Amino acid sequence: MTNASGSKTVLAQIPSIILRNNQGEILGPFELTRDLHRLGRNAEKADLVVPESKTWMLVSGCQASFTTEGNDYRIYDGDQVKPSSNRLFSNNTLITPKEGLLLQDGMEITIGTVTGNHIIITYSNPSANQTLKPLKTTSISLKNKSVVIGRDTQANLRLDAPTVSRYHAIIDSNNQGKYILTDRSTNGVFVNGQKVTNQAILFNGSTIRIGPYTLILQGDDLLIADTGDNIRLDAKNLHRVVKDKQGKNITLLTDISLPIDPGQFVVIVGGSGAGKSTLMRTLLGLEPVNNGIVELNGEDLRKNFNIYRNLIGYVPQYDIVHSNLTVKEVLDYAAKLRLPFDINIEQEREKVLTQIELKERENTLVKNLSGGQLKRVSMGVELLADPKLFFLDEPTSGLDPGLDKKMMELLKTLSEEGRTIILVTHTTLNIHLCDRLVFLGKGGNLCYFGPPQEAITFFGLKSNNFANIYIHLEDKNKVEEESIRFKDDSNFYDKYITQHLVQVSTQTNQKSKPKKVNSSFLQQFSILSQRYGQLLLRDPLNIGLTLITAPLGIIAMRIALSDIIPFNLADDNDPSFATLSLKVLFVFTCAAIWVGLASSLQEIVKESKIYQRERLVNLGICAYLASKASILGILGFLQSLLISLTILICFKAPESNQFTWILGTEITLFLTLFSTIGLGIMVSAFVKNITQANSSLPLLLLPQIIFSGVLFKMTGIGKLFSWLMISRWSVGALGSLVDIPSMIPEAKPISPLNPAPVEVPVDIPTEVYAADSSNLLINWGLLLLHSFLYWGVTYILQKRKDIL
Ligand SMILES: Nc1ncnc2c1ncn2[C@@H]1O[C@H](COP(=O)(O)OP(=O)(O)OP(=O)(O)O)[C@@H](O)[C@H]1O
Repeated sequence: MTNASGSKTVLAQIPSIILRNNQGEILGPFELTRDLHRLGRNAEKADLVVPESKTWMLVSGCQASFTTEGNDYRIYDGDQVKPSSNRLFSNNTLITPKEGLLLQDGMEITIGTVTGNHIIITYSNPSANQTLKPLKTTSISLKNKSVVIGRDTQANLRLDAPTVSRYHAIIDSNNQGKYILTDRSTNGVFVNGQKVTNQAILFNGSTIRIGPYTLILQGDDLLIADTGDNIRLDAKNLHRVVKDKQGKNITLLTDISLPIDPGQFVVIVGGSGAGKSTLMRTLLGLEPVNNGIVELNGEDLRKNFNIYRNLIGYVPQYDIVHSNLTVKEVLDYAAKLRLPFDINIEQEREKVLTQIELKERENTLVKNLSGGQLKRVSMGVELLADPKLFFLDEPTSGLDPGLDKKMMELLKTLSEEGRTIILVTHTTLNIHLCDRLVFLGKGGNLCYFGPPQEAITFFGLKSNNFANIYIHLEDKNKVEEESIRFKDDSNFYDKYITQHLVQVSTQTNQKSKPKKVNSSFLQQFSILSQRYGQLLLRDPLNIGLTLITAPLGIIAMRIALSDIIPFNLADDNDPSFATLSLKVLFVFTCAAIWVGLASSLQEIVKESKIYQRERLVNLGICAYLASKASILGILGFLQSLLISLTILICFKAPESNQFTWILGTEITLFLTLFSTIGLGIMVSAFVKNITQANSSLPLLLLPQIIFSGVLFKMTGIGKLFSWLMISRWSVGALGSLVDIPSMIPEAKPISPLNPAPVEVPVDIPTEVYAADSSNLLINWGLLLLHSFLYWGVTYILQKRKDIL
């Protein structure tokens, strides 16, 4: 960040500071002439005195101390002993009362971390040799013009980040002189912590979040207050206890506090089951806690997750990419889903491919990559959005020592570029590369936090082998002992945690949790459908088998029936003919149900991890399910078409009307398949893994057979159950089309001696198969209703999986 107005206050060769608050009010310049100066509101404690007015309340009695160092000054928090209430930060990195920070000409120091509620101290030293390079544009006047904010080079205020749209937002003034912001973006705008729905009125001091940037309206000027490059994370007293199946308490995290400065590379290590992943997911805001809070730049992460969603990258333990796509396709689809639609995909992809060093493998299918390369693809997907905070759970597991080193070096480079990196790992070979090491013991006990080199000293180990710490902390009692020893050791706990942990006293005036930005349904639907279609086509054998299974079954039935011709009654008195025809129709229905379920049962569960990650970013449930419905619907249509064609070839049409029959059969089979696909998708959303999905197949098929009403006459509760079956309505429609009732022999006298008509006993409910159009439409309508219900329940099941 740079000087407020972009210009420097020109003074004689004397260092000075000016203060600027959120309303754009300026205090100073205060000249720095003595060896020691103190800045504050209390005239007894400070010589650079800030007025006791409301707009300067963030400043403490003694806010900062300045001491000479060479030609410049060093700034310290508070009075160099006691920290100030709202602390001092340089690019969100805490300035402590003891170490302080050497100031440079043009440097900006912030009082308070809550973005949009802070005061900026700008230091000037005209005699300095080194001057910080100011940003090209830091503010823009909104007076009498329409201001376009975006990534485009033509935008009036250019914000360069992949998550910012070319023309992200426009600010105009209305006839009452108020500034109105109109959102035109893919990833949304937040004003004062609230998502903008189309338009928002801006007031003096309003904060606007666009991608990683924070802008503040000060009078008629719009100022870039934060470029978002520096995110600090403060975890305070995280404590989590859950109950096991027997109702016994298990402590997952024991009162953990961690201050993580922007750009730090933090590695979490510890024995298996120590709680590393739990801690990481808690720091990410994904896991709740019984006590404690995680703050990003002083804001509650869980409350403000929707603002930070796009700034956080997360590579979980499991892979989050489709194995049947090439590296290039994976990155392209991820970019299309996560970045604004007007982004240059090719450019972003190339940038990431270079970062993850996979350019030469871009056309390789993910399933053909090595373990290390696969992990790098997952990282690449996350790097597309240029995350400022990057979490990785065991990306080096299973890699050889060389690859582990390369991966750690890559992460180190990413952190040096300003990203805050938090990594869980088991491999201790290269942890000397990190800035902070977290050692967790069983029960989520924090046994160490500090520079990796000092861990050996803390644990009193003779060799430099970090693996010895694992052995040292094998025993649960030892873990508790060491955790207490660490808390009591001022050389470590106080130095690396207490002194750096930010406890700001200011609160934002945010009223409620910001809402999630919803991405365009049509855009996501088309990207997801394209990706899903491509994935299905990558396995042509599977598609082929899916398409021919039912026709082959029908051909087999034709062979089994030999010269029997169903649907066309030859002998008026044959009592078994209607039953036989119904059985044939039942096989058509069963074939459709079988292939419908087989095509859909795995379709959600098999990619549930990818779904979870994409949902955390911006995936819409409706777009996701619609893409499934459309592609599986097309597959279902092709299946029904092939089944109908096979029926047409293998079976003689009923005499009534051949065209109506085959068209009706096609419609019935398609509706049967589509509702079965809905049922399969619903179960796929419900089960936890592919094995469970496969095991549910018989469970789903058996009731369809038993309650279809074909094998057994449905009465009482059985009849009610049959209404819940797709098979009942499918056979009902097919039976209506071939006119089953007409195949039941009419009641006739048995002999001339006995003229009273006698019914031939055929156990078929004629009303179910009545050959009239209203019955047919009811059956079709109910098949559609089944589809709607299944897709509706699937939506609810998916929604229930939402973490935040
Ligand atoms: N929600 C939960 N309910 C009950 N137990 C849980 C829950 N979450 C985690 N655990 C248990 O807490 C312990 C810590 O789990 P976690 O996955 O965080 O450990 P870890 O250190 O990452 O292990 P590993 O290195 O083996 O991946 C494990 O014993 C796990 O089974």
